[in-house]
Amino acid sequence: MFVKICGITNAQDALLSVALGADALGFVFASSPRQVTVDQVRSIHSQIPSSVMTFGVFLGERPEKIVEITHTLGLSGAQIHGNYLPEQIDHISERVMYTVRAIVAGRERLERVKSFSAWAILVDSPSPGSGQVFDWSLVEAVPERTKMIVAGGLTPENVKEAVSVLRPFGVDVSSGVELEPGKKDPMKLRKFIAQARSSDDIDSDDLDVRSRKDAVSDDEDVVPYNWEIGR
Ligand SMILES: O=C(O)c1ccccc1NCC(=O)[C@H](O)[C@H](O)COP(=O)(O)O
Repeated sequence: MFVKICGITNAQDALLSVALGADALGFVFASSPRQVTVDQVRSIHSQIPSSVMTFGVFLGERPEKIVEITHTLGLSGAQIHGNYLPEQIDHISERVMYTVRAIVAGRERLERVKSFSAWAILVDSPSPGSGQVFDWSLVEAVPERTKMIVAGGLTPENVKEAVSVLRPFGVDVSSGVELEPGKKDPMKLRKFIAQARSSDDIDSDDLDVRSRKDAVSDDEDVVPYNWEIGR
């Protein structure tokens, strides 16, 4: 189970997340109580092992700016929120590796993801970083063979159920592991990652849902790009 901890604002939280087993960290460059600057991320990033993926998080940002920041900092990729044209996505994907974020605004919009070849899509609630859980039944509209990362109101208490029901490639959390906006809670972090990982051996045959994990391609050469659905 791929686990991404989002809304990292300081080295202490970053290093603790890594020590507890996070696969990826997210830095929010959009306007937010968790907003960070390029200089802050440069300092944090220099302390993180290269085995950990790092994503800049952008909301409606110009593709050129996303590429600039991602490259300047040497981040693994970008998590993009907002409406982008496929050619804009292509522009970014030539330079960076990033996840795709899906704003759940309806089944028909989720189905649009079919026209993009994503590294992954991040299915989230309409209001990112808000801690709101979305209607999980919408996930049924996400195409097969899509690396799906689930976000939106996940907590140490509900992440196991989310994984059991949705069978995602990964999970993403921000406010659900915070003491206050911008500061992570070590106990919640520990429990969240443990709970997410404890779901790895669930037998999907026992569940009345298709196994997205099984549907994920092992082909890591797939050209990655980032896209958001909705808005
Ligand atoms: O965190 C924010 O305030 C934020 C602002 C603008 C764009 C994205 C933002 N956060 C993204 C995330 O933290 C997560 O990827 C995701 O939305 C999950 O958040 P949460 O529901 O708080 O776990």
